[in-house]
Amino acid sequence: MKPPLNIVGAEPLPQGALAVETLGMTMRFGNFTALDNVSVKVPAGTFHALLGENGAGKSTLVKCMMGFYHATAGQMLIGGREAVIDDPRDAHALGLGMVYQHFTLVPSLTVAENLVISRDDTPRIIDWPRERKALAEFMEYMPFRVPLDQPVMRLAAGEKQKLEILKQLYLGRRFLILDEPTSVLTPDEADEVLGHVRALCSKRAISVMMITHKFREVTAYADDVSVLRRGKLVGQGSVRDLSHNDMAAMMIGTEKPLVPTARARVAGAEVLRIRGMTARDRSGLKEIAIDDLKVCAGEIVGIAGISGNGQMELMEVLTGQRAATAGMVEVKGQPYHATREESQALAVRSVPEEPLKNACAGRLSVVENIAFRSFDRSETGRSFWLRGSEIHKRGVELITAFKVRTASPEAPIASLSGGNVQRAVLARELTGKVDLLLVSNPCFGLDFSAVAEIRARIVAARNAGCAVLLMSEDLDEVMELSDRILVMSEGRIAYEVAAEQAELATIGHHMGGHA
Ligand SMILES: Nc1ncnc2c1ncn2[C@@H]1O[C@H](COP(=O)(O)OP(=O)(O)OP(=O)(O)O)[C@@H](O)[C@H]1O
Repeated sequence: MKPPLNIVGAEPLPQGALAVETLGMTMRFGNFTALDNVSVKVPAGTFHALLGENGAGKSTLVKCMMGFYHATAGQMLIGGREAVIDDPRDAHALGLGMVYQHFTLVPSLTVAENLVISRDDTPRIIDWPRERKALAEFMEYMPFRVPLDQPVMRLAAGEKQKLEILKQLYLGRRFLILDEPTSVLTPDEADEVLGHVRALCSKRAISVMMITHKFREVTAYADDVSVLRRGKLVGQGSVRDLSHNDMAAMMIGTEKPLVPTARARVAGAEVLRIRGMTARDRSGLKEIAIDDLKVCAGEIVGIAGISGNGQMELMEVLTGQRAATAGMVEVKGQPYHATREESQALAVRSVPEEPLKNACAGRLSVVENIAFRSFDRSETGRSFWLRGSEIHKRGVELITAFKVRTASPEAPIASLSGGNVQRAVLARELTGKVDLLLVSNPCFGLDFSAVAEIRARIVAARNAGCAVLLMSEDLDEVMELSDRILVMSEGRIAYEVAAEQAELATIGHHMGGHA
């Protein structure tokens, strides 16, 4: 029988922040070792950062800690005592909680409703006056507030992430795992949220382990850092003693960092033209309207905008996932509706957001997914079905060239880490003749060396004469890569500027609709 509360020893755990430690944590998937004898200690009230390249094993470690995976070997100590965590409910009962990069809230419900329904013991009939009184008292003790009566869909991203953290505190969690918690936040929002988390650690209300790819956040908020590479712990220490270069060196080992690709001057003919195009937005109530947009060969046009201003819908129209209600789209002077035949004939490629969902068949293998564009054509351009061995050979070459980390070329693509799915899709989309490349948030969730590599590949495609339409919520990325910058606000192109004249503050104003 399990000991009470899955913890060895009869004494209750101490109040406030929990000390959590993994000892020799190992996780094997078949013959592949995703995590190899990893020991990490997070003392009570400290903020620990977990760094590592895509596929290094960060998510696997935290999934073992939270009971989503049963580790092949290793132990967990909570409050210095051995803990048995068979599933996430055990982890929750012991005070461990997790906050993800994407929100887990119900958008149509209010803040108060979201909090109350998140409890395991929510009664069927809720006594709202009682719950509201309890919530108001809970909020009194919180270092930051979120308005209880506001529907979640009206909250800005930063407020939603604050609510995710409040929810964990409301549920009594005292050790929080934050998995890239600032990916969808602006830098200001990220600072506000992490500032609050830091303060909660300093008050010994919680301890934190945060997965991140952002060195700046590690230096500004964490006490200690652990670095994983290929499933092994390769570095550990106090953040005070480590520079960004030290951390980068631990992450990539002996691999040489990439030198950014120089930008060649390549003026070219018009490749993409959109005129008078309208489409419904995701809610179906409003519409997006693009009066006139063109992208020429050898040019990167970056579209900046706060998420939810129609960029995603524009991308969906261009990739055939959403119907336009009026207007026209032309590629190289020909009408374009994004059918497979048209995209092949006109050499149009795309890398959508959330590639596992939107650009992959999760249960098919990595090589099969890489072959999607080309399984029915040979290198000579003649149209016949390729032999399995040829598909395999090409797939393996691309896996190596794009450094896709996978247990095997035959592993289902859904088993890859997020960053490696992105690399595999880029390997497919950037191979062969590409005249128009449509990319959406191409570096979301990627580690720093992958970001440099992917950006270099996009610039190289541009230098080779490809027209690139880049949509990104990362303004730094838009500024770094684009030749021309457009801002989308409320479904329209609100501003256009050549990269040489672009000013961050002006672009920011237009993004916020304050022009
Ligand atoms: N369920 C699974 N089956 C097989 N292999 C898996 C499974 N889950 C993870 N892996 C493999 O384990 C390795 C580590 O993956 P993990 O998701 O832990 O990486 P990560 O460090 O979180 O990467 P990222 O920064 O890209 O999210 C990867 O090579 C991945 O392919």
